Amino acid sequence: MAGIFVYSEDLALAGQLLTPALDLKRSLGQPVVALTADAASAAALAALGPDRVLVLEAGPASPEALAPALADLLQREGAQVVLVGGTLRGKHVAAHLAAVLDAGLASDAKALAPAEGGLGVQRILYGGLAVSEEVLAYPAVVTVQARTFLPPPPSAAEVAIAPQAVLADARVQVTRVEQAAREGVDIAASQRLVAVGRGFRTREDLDLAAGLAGALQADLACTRGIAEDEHWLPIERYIGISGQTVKPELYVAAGLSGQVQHLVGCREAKVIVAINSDERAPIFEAADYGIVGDLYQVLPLLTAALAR
Ligand SMILES: Cc1cc2nc3c(=O)[nH]c(=O)nc-3n(C[C@H](O)[C@H](O)[C@H](O)COP(=O)(O)OP(=O)(O)OC[C@H]3O[C@@H](n4cnc5c(N)ncnc54)[C@H](O)[C@@H]3O)c2cc1C
Repeated sequence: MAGIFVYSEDLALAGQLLTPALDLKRSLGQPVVALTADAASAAALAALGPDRVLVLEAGPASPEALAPALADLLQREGAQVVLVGGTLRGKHVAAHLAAVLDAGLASDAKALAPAEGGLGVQRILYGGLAVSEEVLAYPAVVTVQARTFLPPPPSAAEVAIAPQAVLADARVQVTRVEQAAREGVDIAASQRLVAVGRGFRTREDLDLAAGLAGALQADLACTRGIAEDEHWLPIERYIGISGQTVKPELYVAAGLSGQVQHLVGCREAKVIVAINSDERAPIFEAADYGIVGDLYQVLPLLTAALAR
């Protein structure tokens, strides 16, 4: 018994985890097993090519309450690699699994491959300033953030979906689930973003950025200060180490300095365009195109040019 197991309470992320899992299967020759606590997601996961899908039947349990049962199951199955979606809850679960399995844990992996002595993992450190290469002895537990990998292409292979009775930790009970109120746009899914920073002097001035976003068919995003301190944009619009991670085709950064805590959330944008009046602003180091200038002049000109 052995296997490469993937688990996330987020269905999209669980699908993405199957990409490195299937890669590892090719080199380790072990089956890939997707775990889900949501019977409705099982078919979607099965269509992405794992060897098995196990539906954890534990009633309405939180991921954290499932962790002990999950650890028990993985131990019985002889899991060699456990990939867990790197959400906040996923990281709680991963830490628990690693402790029970007496396994090494690497968080926020960007790349995985078998190495001498175990599983080689590359991960980003210090908000993106360094890449760490580590080797975890098997069994290894690894968390992977959303959108690090694309999901694998659909597979037509017949996949066994089996129920798996597990006992959730009875000390934690889900009594009610309520969707967090969101204001509509999921910037993590946006292909074009115009991000604003403290270079804007008033809330009303954000109209300049909204105008450019309209011309580009982009959504508005921001730095932490704009959302948390000024409250000019909702909290879910801020990008960075403590905010959202985005991977759009185009990221226009206007009046933001590009400190590492911000950049870590947007550095994987395909094209970054920076507009800043300070030619030494760090955002220019990350940018593909830079305009050194006053945003109050540059944004209306850009918007007008795009509207032509
Ligand atoms: C633990 C920790 C976590 C953090 N997490 C995050 C995070 O997740 N996300 C995040 O964004 N930040 C985060 N921060 C804050 C981060 O360090 C920076 O302070 C923040 O990103 C800077 O925001 P800003 O670029 O809007 O402002 P500033 O750094 O003040 O930059 C404003 C920029 O606007 C330019 N500017 C001014 N006027 C104009 C003009 N008229 N035209 C053009 N340009 C102009 C200036 O030259 C300057 O570069 C975190 C900090 C800490 C300590």
